Amino acid sequence: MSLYYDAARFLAPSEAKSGSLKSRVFSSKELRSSPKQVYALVAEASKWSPILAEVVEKSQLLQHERKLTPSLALILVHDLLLSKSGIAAPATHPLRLAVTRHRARLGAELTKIRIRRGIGSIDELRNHVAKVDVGGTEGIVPNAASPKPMQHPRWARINTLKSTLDDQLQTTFAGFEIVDSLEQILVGESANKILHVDKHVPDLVALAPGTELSKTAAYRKGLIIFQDKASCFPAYLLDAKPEYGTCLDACAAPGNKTTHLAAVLKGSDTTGGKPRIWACERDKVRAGILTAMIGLAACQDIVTVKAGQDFLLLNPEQKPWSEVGSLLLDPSCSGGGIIGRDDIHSVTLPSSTEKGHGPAKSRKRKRKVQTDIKSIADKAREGTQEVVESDDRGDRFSERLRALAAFQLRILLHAFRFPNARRISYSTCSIHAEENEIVVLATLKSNEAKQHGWRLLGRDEQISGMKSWPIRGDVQACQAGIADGSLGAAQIAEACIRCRPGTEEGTQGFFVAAFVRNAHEGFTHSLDPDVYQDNPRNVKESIGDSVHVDEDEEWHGLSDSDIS
Ligand SMILES: C[S@@+](CC[C@H](N)C(=O)[O-])C[C@H]1O[C@@H](n2cnc3c(N)ncnc32)[C@H](O)[C@@H]1O
Repeated sequence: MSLYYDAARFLAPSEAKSGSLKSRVFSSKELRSSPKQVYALVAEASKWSPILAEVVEKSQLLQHERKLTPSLALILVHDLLLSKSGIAAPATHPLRLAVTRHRARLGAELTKIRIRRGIGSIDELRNHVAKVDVGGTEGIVPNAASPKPMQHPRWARINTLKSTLDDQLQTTFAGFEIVDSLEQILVGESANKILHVDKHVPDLVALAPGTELSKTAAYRKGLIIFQDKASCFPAYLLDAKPEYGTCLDACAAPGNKTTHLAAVLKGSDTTGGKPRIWACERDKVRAGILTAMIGLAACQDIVTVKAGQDFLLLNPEQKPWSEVGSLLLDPSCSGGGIIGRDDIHSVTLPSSTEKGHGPAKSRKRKRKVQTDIKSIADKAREGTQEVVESDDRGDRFSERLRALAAFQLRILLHAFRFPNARRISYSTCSIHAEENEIVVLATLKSNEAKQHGWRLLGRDEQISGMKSWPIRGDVQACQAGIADGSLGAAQIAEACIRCRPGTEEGTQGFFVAAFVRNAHEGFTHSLDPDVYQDNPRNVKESIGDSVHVDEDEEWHGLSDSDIS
């Protein structure tokens, strides 16, 4: 059984995976089973993960078996349905029983997926997934809409503080063929010299995954920056302008979004004023990387790093924070959408929230989501510190998600208190609704949102590339969080932006939403200055006093006027 626990650890989302899977497995001192076996199982299960994640979600295995985590479920279901020797555990072992008692349902879901893809037999499906190995080692996954294996492109953002797209097309990418569709990159040879100019985010290009640019002068001098497309959404969606006031990146290291924000801000400056960004980073070591990145991207005249600064301890009422007009919030998250960057294939983990199946189950889900909203708000009120690492066993994964969501909610509610702020973007690289739509719903329901006039930025109001981005929020999660119906939920889901990992969009898993506060709706509130004495206890108490969630389970949701 230790094999499954050992293997699950390497599939579990974690923010700071470094080194290849092979080196991480073989150098691990904590393994109780053979590293060779663990490596083989993780590599194989990760290849199957987009399919198995769907099987696990559709069968609602995680809702029935509370002791299973998403990664443990993925590995066990892999062996149950696909390994010739089945699950390597005694027939009565609780972990084995937790999946074998759902064998029929799990098998049926796998068959449905196969038939939907027009694949005749399980062996054909095996061949199809095996093809995933062709063409490289980075993030290649099969896709529901297309039987061809997909690659994860290499995205490069042109740093417009130092260069322009045209300059780069004529120099660094002079020998590249420009292709019209992203698909040509996704299914082409991994080393092809082809380039696609992105249709959503300005100054971003997609390249074949095997494109080697790290030795080019453009990369070394910071003229191009490797940044996944999804990770460019927050600064672009925030659409900050120098005339709104200064910008604050609350959780900034290593600095991809900070440097992007600097480029966007500088590009939008029509007044010749001096755009300014405060980049806050609690971890001093990571703040060092942030400073280096800012130097390389040549935005040290725009960005001031606050190294070792906890965003939650800033007093919004005091200068210079009282002058902040736009905030970019990209707090720590479970990282459940991150595409493998090494020899591990893109891992898609099943979501632990229920998908609606008929009215009874959707009522159950509604209750669960409302309980989640209440519980993360309670945790935020208690001032729970984020739980960053866990070994992803037992119920700890969902506990960790709840703790992270509470921390993310605190970050958002703190941002709402900046008296002159008018725009906020909130993002995570997680695919879990608990950290995304559910946090947004809890935020909208807070006293802070109502008191200070914050609302979601509707899809129609978003900057063009974000308005036209087709993947929106999880409407079921929004519906479940709003007791009285679908209209408000649909609008909230439309305002939210999601990216799916390992699909034809070529992105990692990601979530972003923006909040706005119209001038006539706010800028008049005042906080008790005694509350903010750079003292964690005071901050905790202040949040405790102000986050309000109805105790009553029958929450009747947001009215349209709350969100429009
Ligand atoms: C998801 S990462 C940010 C990634 C970054 N935005 C980028 O694009 O490169 C979250 C960062 O927030 C930092 N962080 C977490 N809590 C914080 C807090 N309360 N105040 C400031 N920084 C915090 C973490 O140390 C971590 O570096």
